[in-house]
Amino acid sequence: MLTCIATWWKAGERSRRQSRQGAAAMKAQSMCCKIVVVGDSECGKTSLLHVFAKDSYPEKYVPTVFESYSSSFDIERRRVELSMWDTAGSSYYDYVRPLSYPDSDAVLICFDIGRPETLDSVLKKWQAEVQEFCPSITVLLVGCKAELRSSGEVQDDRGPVTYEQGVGVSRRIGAAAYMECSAKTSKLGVRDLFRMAALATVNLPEKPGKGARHSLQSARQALQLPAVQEDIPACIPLRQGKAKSCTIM
Ligand SMILES: Nc1nc2c(ncn2[C@@H]2O[C@H](COP(=O)(O)OP(=O)(O)OP(=O)(O)O)[C@@H](O)[C@H]2O)c(=O)[nH]1
Repeated sequence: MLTCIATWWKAGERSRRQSRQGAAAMKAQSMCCKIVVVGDSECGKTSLLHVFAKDSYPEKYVPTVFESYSSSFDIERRRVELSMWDTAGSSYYDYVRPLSYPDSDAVLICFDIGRPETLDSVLKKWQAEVQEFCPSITVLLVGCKAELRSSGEVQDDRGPVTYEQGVGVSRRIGAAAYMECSAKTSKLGVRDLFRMAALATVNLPEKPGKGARHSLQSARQALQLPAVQEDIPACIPLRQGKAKSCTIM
C-alpha cells in the first residue's frame, strides 16, 4: 500500500516538475507584439479591442483619445504578449496620434463596412499617415461591423462596402491581409483577427531593401530560440531593432 502511494506521489511530482519546466520554457520564449489600431472616428476600433481584451462589447460609445490593452495567447507553443494601442479617429488628434506608432509590429487600419466614406479615408488619409510614421510596418486592413452588410440598416446611397471593394483597397495599400469582423456579433472573428495580426508580424516575407531588422529571418530566429535559455529576457520583441522602424517627425 505504502509503495503504491509512493509511486503515485513520485509520478505526480514528475508531472508537476514537467509542467513547471514547460511553463518556464514558455516564459523564456514569449514574444512581445505591439499592435496599433487606427481608422476614422466611430468605425469600431475600441469595440474590437474591448471584445478581444475584455471579452465584452461596449454598448455605449465613448470617444477615445488614447487607450492601451493587453492580452496573450500561444502560437506554436510560444507565448505572444500582445499590447494593443487604441487611437482617436478624430482629426482633432492628428498631431498626437503619431505618439502611438514607435515600436509597433503591426498597424490595423479599420473602416466601417456600413459607411463607405470610411473606406475612402483609408486611401485619402490612413495609408499616408501610416506610411509616413511606419514606412515598413505590417499593415492589415480591417472591415468592422461586418454584420451590417446583411442587416438592411445601412442608410448610405452607395450601400455597404462589398468584400471585393475591401480586398481592392487592401491591395492598393499593400496590406498583408484583409479581414472583416463584427465586434457586435462575433467574438470568434475578432479573436481570429488579432491572432492573424500577430502571425503576420512573424511570417511576412522580407520586403526588398527594407534592411535586416525587418526580415523574416530575424523574426524566425527569435521564434526558434532553444527551449530554455538563461540569458534572454522573458519577453523579447518580435523585430530586433524595430524601434527605428516607426518614427515621430
Ligand atoms: N452594428 C455594429 N456597431 C458597432 C460595432 N462595433 C462598434 N459599433 C458601434 O459603433 C460605434 C463606435 O464604436 P467605437 O468602437 O467606439 O468606435 P471607434 O472607432 O473606437 O471611435 P473613436 O473613439 O471615435 O475613434 C459605437 O456606437 C459602437 O456601439 C459592430 O460590430 N456592429
